[in-house]
Amino acid sequence: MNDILSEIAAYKRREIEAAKERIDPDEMEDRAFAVPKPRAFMAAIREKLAERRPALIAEIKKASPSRGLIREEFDPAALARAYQEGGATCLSVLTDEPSFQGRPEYLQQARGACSLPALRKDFMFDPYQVFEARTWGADCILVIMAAVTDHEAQALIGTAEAIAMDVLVEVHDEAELERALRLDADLIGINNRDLRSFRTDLATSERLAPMVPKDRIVVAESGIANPADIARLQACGIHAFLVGESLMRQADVAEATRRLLSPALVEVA
Ligand SMILES: O=P(O)(O)OC[C@@H](O)[C@@H](O)c1c[nH]c2ccccc12
Repeated sequence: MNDILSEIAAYKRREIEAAKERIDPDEMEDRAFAVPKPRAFMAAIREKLAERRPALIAEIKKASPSRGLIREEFDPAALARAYQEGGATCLSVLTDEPSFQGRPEYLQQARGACSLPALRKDFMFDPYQVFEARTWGADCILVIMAAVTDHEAQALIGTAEAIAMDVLVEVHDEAELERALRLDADLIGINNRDLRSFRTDLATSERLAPMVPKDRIVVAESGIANPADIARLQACGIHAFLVGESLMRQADVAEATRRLLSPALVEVA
């Protein structure tokens, strides 16, 4: 398997080992338990849905492997405030540097500038990263089923639970969804982008969403560009959305966020 995911997995494992040299795992765990309690990420989404409004997880992303540089003028604190002002429910902040030009500081700055709960958007393999994420202020982690074994996923989820963090479990096809549903995961992200080919198609969400039991929350991820996309996904029962690039490309992010969500207010079934 010689694709971007295995490349990322390889450098992540090196990053993790290097990080453990700087701060050992026991110390990192102690630090994670010492930070103030997380903000409720999934509960914020549930509340939004209970109000019959769409929940937006708004992403702060400077660059990506498929798109290159997405946004020149990049101030995570200002972007977080704009997202909150525009009506976002949660934030997602890239912390991976080699592929996404992310940084832990961006997560800290963004979360510090608003009152929204925040997801550490990164490739997680080791419980160490979960503790680390918490020390940076993250309230939720991402587990990408395409990247991890069931055993690794379970360990990440168990660690997050121990420190009261939420988990977004990401799937891209039927097999990954079946694995995810066997895990204790209430937040299921359906990534419309194939991380191997970078092809993005909202039909992925349409196909997989009906397979998710009603007690779980489905989040449609990637390739959502306008209110019509939101309406299309709502038509198959999806009311939570993770959006990055299309908002990051706007000069006025608050206004773009408002516009993306506005027609949806009346459409939620
Ligand atoms: O920028 P977009 O197309 O709106 O997509 C956001 C988000 O879904 C995407 O960044 C993403 C989804 N899963 C990931 C896993 C790793 C890194 C990035 C991602």
